[in-house]
Amino acid sequence: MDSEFSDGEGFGIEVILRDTEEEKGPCCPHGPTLLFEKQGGGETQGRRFYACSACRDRKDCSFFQWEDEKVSQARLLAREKENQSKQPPFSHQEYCSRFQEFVSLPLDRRRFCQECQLLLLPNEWSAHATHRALGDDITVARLRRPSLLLRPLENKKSNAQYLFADRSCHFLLDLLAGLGFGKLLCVGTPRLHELVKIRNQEAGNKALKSLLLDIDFRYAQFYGEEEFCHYNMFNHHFFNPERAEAVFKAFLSEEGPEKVVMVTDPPFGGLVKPLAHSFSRISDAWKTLQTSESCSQEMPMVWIFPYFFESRILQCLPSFSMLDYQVDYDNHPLYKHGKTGRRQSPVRLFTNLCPRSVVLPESEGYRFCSLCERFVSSGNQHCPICNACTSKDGRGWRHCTLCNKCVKPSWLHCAVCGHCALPDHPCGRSQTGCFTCSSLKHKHRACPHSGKRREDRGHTAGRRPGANLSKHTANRVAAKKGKPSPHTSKARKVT
Ligand SMILES: C[S@@+](CC[C@H](N)C(=O)[O-])C[C@H]1O[C@@H](n2cnc3c(N)ncnc32)[C@H](O)[C@@H]1O
Ligand SMILES: [Zn+2]
Ligand SMILES: [Zn+2]
Ligand SMILES: [Zn+2]
Ligand SMILES: [Zn+2]
Ligand SMILES: [Zn+2]
Ligand SMILES: [Zn+2]
Repeated sequence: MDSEFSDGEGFGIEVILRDTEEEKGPCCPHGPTLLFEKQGGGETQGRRFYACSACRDRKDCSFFQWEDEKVSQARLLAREKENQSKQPPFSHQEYCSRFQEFVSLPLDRRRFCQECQLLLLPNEWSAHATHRALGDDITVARLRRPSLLLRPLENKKSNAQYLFADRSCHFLLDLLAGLGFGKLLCVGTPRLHELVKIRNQEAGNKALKSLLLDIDFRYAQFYGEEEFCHYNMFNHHFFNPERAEAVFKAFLSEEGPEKVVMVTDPPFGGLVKPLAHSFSRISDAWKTLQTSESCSQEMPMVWIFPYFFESRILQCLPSFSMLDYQVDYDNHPLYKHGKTGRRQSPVRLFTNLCPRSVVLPESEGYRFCSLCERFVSSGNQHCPICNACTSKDGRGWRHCTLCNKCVKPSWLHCAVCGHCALPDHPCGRSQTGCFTCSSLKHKHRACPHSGKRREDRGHTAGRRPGANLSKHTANRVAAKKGKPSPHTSKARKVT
């Protein structure tokens, strides 16, 4: 196992996942916290602590507790109060009745407060008098596109809300409908969810059902309880468990003719291991609801994430494979087509669907490789030595016989480092050895001087032999007083 991220001081932080109710961490406003363990050297080596599952920045959620810390009754009460105060201002039911009232108003009585991101009822106008508001033209058509009305969340560290370009949305919907799925479990894909409904109204399309699970509760204003659940995908937590879990289970059960597929597009800074763990729990819930013949299978899933997470995702979910399709976003400065964006998005589909069945559009330059039995980017050449179409970024990669693998076209083999790298790489420095004893002969995991070996702890997902774990994981800001805190993921420079 490799650490999921580092603390900015070169020490790794491992997430320790546990399943049972009793082992659930204490709660922050985002549900049960996750247990982390500091690896490597230093005073706090091996010490475990609880921190927020969803927020990468202490500014967004400051929860911190050592695993063995005694918490006073007064602090528990204060924490409970704080958690309550961070919940949405209205219950989902209240949001629904507000929506009914809102749509019954004439157009000139409809307002949306841009500062509070709230559909306003006339008796609330005065309280928002100094706020910027949209008015007069909040038509039914606009209410059907909440992702255009709401301001995308812009928290760079935890939750930048990058919305699919129409092209990618339509590709996904056509693909999944074409594969015979009738129900979409949209986990963190609000735009896909809204386009399902719009697509259903267009003539000739078979109606799809969709359930959105997202931490962004602003969407509760627009969708009924059967269509949206306030949910945290890093700890598989429903904020309103009694109601939402029933909705979730009813959606997953396939008693009707419709087959269900999950589509998720988590924030890119998110930790892979807890995400994979939540998706496995979704799949387990699906399995328990299936009839006998399908119960040995996994729930069909599509996880949208940058390609450089490939080894980490496949390590957690070995039945998945990465496909070449490049997902585009409307509001991402880099990952969109057009004048300002780079043409090549690094975001891909990871799926347990049969790769052969995922037909990628020829009009966008994809072709079928009969040796790999999957669709690949036109620039992705089949390497006879690797016996695979090896490019990850769509450019033609070349085989290096010394590294015995294909590498990016811009890389050259460096004799000093002993592997291929960019011509201006920090030469020699990639040989970071063990940070416990500084030896270059082994990594800290295998350090004979470290009392604690960690292979036997934490999540049980096995590492695939030879999996090449990327070190792109996140850097963390070292916390005050030696307290480690959850990481912040840095945007990876793509070369
Ligand atoms: C990168 S955006 C993906 C949006 C998607 N491309 C679309 O167009 O529908 C990430 C989404 O995940 C949601 N999200 C972020 N953190 C989450 C969490 N902890 N649990 C559930 N959803 C979360 C965000 O609100 C956002 O909708
Ligand atoms: Zn939190
Ligand atoms: Zn307001
Ligand atoms: Zn091939
Ligand atoms: Zn090769
Ligand atoms: Zn090489
Ligand atoms: Zn070098």
